[in-house]
Amino acid sequence: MARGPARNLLYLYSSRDNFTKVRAFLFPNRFHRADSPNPSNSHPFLTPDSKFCIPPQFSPSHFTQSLNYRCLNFQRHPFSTLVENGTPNLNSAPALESEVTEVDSISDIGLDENGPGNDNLEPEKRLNFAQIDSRDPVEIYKELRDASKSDKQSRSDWDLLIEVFRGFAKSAAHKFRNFFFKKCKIDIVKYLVFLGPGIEAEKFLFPIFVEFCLEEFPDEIKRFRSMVESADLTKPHTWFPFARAMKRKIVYHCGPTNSGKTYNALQRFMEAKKGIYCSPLRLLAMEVFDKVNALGVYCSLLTGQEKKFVPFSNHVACTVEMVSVDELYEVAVIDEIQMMADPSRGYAWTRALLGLKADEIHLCGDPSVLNIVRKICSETGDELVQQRYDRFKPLVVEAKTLLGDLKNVKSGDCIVAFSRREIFEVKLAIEKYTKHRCCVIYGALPPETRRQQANLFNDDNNEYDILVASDAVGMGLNLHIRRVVFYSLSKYNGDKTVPVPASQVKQIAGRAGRRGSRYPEGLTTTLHLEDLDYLIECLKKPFDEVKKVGLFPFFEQVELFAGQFPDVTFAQLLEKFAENCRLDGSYFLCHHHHIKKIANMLEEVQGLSLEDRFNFCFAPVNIRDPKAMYHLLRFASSYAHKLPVNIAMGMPKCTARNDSELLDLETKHQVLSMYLWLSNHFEGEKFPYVKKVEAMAVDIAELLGESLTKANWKPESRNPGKPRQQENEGGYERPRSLIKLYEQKRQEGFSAGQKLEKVTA
Ligand SMILES: Nc1ncnc2c1ncn2[C@@H]1O[C@H](COP(=O)(O)OP(=O)(O)OP(=O)(O)O)[C@@H](O)[C@H]1O
Ligand SMILES: [Mg+2]
Repeated sequence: MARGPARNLLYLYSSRDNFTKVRAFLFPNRFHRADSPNPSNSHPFLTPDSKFCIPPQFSPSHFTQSLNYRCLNFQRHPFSTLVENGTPNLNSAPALESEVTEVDSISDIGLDENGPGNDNLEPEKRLNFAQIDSRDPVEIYKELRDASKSDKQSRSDWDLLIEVFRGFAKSAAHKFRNFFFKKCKIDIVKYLVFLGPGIEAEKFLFPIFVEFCLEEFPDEIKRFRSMVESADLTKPHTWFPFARAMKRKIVYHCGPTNSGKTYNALQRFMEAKKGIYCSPLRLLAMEVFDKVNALGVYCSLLTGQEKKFVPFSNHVACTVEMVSVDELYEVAVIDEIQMMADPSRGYAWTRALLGLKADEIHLCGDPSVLNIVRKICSETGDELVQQRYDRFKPLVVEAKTLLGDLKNVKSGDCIVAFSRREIFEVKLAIEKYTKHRCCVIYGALPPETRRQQANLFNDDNNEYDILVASDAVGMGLNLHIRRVVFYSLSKYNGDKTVPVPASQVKQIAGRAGRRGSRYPEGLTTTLHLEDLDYLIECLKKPFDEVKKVGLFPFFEQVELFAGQFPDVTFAQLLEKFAENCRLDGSYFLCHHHHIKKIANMLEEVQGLSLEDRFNFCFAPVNIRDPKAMYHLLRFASSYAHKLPVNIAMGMPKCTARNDSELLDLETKHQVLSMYLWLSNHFEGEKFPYVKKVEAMAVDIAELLGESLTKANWKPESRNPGKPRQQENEGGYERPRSLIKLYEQKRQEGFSAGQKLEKVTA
């Protein structure tokens, strides 16, 4: 037998919860097995029973400091007794000296499924403790509580007991440990020592610990329980018991843009005795409202801003946020169902799908949410039927591109740009350097104006044969586009400039060659040759499967939660809700940055109930437009002071003569639209100027339409801080390809998350 040098070896006994971290610290690159390294070299090693053997140059403090643990257990064993033929033999190692650092703060617990367990305890020995194993935890707890002090234990039992508790420990458990140590009886200690650290001991201790906690922390537990319960967003399908009581049939119309999904769903809607159509946009709800009424099916319109009740109607076209989950329908249509995954608005689609009381629900959309809808249907018990669609007309990529020159536009082109500024730059350039005239469509325009511009473009009997638009053309409008040309394929997302996601590129490009237009096929290309590869890549890419869809609490859920936090602001309350809410794996909590921003602004308004605040926060307002925000604050103040909310806004006399007047018209319309929205979401009599505001909104939408047809000025920005494209007084400057620069920078090791403004011209 080889005798080692006469010195003690330091062993580190890691508890189960620390084990993985300690191991990672000691063996950052590889896992050392007990029998491989020699303990005399500078490497620590892991023993067969999960102790770590520490080389002499390390001290306990080294570990406790580096790992930020003060709960590690070190023991020294004589080296000589452990090494036989150069291999450590720990089984024969008696403890010579014990060095136990006091447990103070205990790191996060969590049962490591892979950690050392002791499932194979000898059954005959276990029998000796049968009466303890089966004892009622409540009884054990009471016995502990009533005992004056603990029985005397041997040092080695005591050490192992510490180890048992280390595996069990958590902040409240520290208190429990002290309580237990003070009061425990010898038989229980013996039993725990027998079990050793591991799952068995935890199973035994946990119910006693729970009893202890219930008695020791009753208020905290109550508070925590109700907080967790009130922020519980798990099992959202159970929120709609009436819909669950129905046998619903879900028909998923699945296919690309321009394939007849909505058309077919609307056929069923019109045949039904009672139906509802849920739209992603006001504009589309209006289109369906007009179309269905024109076909002789009486249909009402319901959006946040308008309620048009058509006498004798059993059908309604609404925006998805306005859908009623109380009414009973024969057929419901939820359009653009993939919007369930929208980070901000997804909750409205989820609510419609889960809550609609309809015998038949028709979902129209791309395949990205098909699997998650299938999963939801298996939870709700609804039958799911799928109908596949293909494009009516092929979509062809034009490889030539516009070669960076807008002079190459042709009649029927739709140039897609991703900012208002770019849209006007393109319009200006095209009208200056070619004989074409441009219509424009972007998100900040009222639906009526967008429609007017679409009609102008679709009408062959005028000179407006080019459309310049933002991604707002991706949904809804029936446009006779021959070719979709991407001016760029990157967009500012409110924080940084990023490539446009493939699904969006597909949806926009797919607008070309609509059925009903005179073009036999749809064409798509880019302004720059350098962007073409990205366009092709996007079109080829299959739809990413959505794994989670949006949820947002109802007011009642927020109200219940608010009971736990009487002294926090509404914005803080939302923050706390987001931190504490529980969600199932298929759902995410929708972004509420917009809501919090409004909540913070309204904080200074006294006299609003929680429900008022909640409702005001959903008002449609551009949070980046200070004028619009000012009006919202004013409306909320009047409402809180129980004063009639007036519009107090002058009407412009004529069309816009420059971009700042156009921006002003846009803002004015948004404020009017907000007033109408509020009048529909609060008591109507508090908003007595609805008729006047409706008339003003119609006039402004018309002025906007007229202004746009004349517009030939350089665009201004609502946000002067935002980076501008380089301007060239001499004429049209060929814009640079951001996608190309983005790719270049990425290849140079630039992180995709970094702001692209840095690389813009
Ligand atoms: N069977 C049909 N008969 C006549 N016109 C049809 C028919 N199917 C679809 N259309 C028309 O074709 C166009 C595209 O159809 P639809 O809007 O239903 O497509 P979609 O797949 O919903 O596309 P997206 O929602 O992406 O715009 C519409 O103008 C629609 O009225
Ligand atoms: Mg559709």
